[in-house]
Amino acid sequence: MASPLFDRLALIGIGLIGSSLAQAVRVRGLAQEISISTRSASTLQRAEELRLGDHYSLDAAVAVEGADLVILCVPVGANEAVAKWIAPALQPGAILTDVGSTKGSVIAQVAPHVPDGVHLIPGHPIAGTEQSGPDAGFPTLFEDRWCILTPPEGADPAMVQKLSAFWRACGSDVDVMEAGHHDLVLAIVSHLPHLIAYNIVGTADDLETVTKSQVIKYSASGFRDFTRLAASDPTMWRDVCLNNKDAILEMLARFSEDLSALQRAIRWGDGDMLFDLFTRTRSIRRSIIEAGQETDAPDFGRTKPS
Ligand SMILES: NC(=O)c1ccc[n+]([C@@H]2O[C@H](COP(=O)([O-])OP(=O)(O)OC[C@H]3O[C@@H](n4cnc5c(N)ncnc54)[C@H](O)[C@@H]3O)[C@@H](O)[C@H]2O)c1
Ligand SMILES: O=C(O)C(=O)C[C@]1(C(=O)O)C=C[C@@H](O)C=C1
Repeated sequence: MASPLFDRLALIGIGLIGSSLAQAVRVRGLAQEISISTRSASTLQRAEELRLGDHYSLDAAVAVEGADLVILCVPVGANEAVAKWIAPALQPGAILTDVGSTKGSVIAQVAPHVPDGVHLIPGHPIAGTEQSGPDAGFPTLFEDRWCILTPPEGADPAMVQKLSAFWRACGSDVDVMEAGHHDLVLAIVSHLPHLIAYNIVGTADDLETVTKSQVIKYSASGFRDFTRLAASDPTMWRDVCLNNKDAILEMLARFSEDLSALQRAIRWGDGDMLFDLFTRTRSIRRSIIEAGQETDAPDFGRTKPS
């Protein structure tokens, strides 16, 4: 077991990501104590039943008292309100970070409330599932996954190193990049795929000629992979769309143009165009597998071990 990197970790929000972090930190001994706060009493009680922490409070300001690492694990739309709430109770010298799927929004909404002497270093583990809530968490979620840190200009490099060491100790590889760049990259590799999944499953559901029973019956195909993503948490994804609006709209525009080109190729019987595209995309999947980033499994998700 590693020696504790932090004395007291405060987790605000204890769903899939907060719960997985609590368990990873516990298993690996990365903090002396864990303090947990979340919005609803029933979720907090469940966290206590699962023994995810040492201290529990419905008051986020109480939970962050004395913490040298504070991690916001709430939907990105809740970050600003939480930051305002905890700001007066943050300990000087503490690292304040988050796990949100959008990063420019965190700097815009959280940074103005962070007191002098507290180090804001936003983060994003590229690891998750379509499940939510404390029961969905598991300690190996972050292993062999990337975690991206987006320190604002002027961030203390020693604190960035310390947070990187924390994520590495959780089993992740760490990359540091500018928040705007993160948001563009994630818009295409994560946000757009989720929107496509929500859209295709919604369209299938709307089709009057295809009954729901047929959708279920024949979904042991590519459609099933879309249904997994489309089962992801509605609050989380609403907030992602609203907080990465520009990058998502940019990627949707590019996507729609390329889809129109595909539509045109089908209409005009341009088999060469279709074949060339499908060949190019097949090689991308193969290079991801060769790089060891994915097994040849039917979906890209990581499931909680049973
Ligand atoms: N689910 C994923 O695959 C995934 C992966 C990486 C990052 N993320 C990011 O992690 C964050 C948490 O996602 P999750 O999947 O753990 O969600 P979740 O729904 O499982 O958990 C969210 C938690 O936040 C709490 N919460 C909500 N609003 C709150 C508020 N105003 N104050 C205090 N607590 C509040 C909820 O009670 C719950 O405990 C999000 O920002 C999301 O973008 C999610
Ligand atoms: O595998 C999944 O279920 C996920 O959606 C995880 C996923 C992703 O798109 O890769 C989703 C959102 C996060 O911000 C990070 C990871």
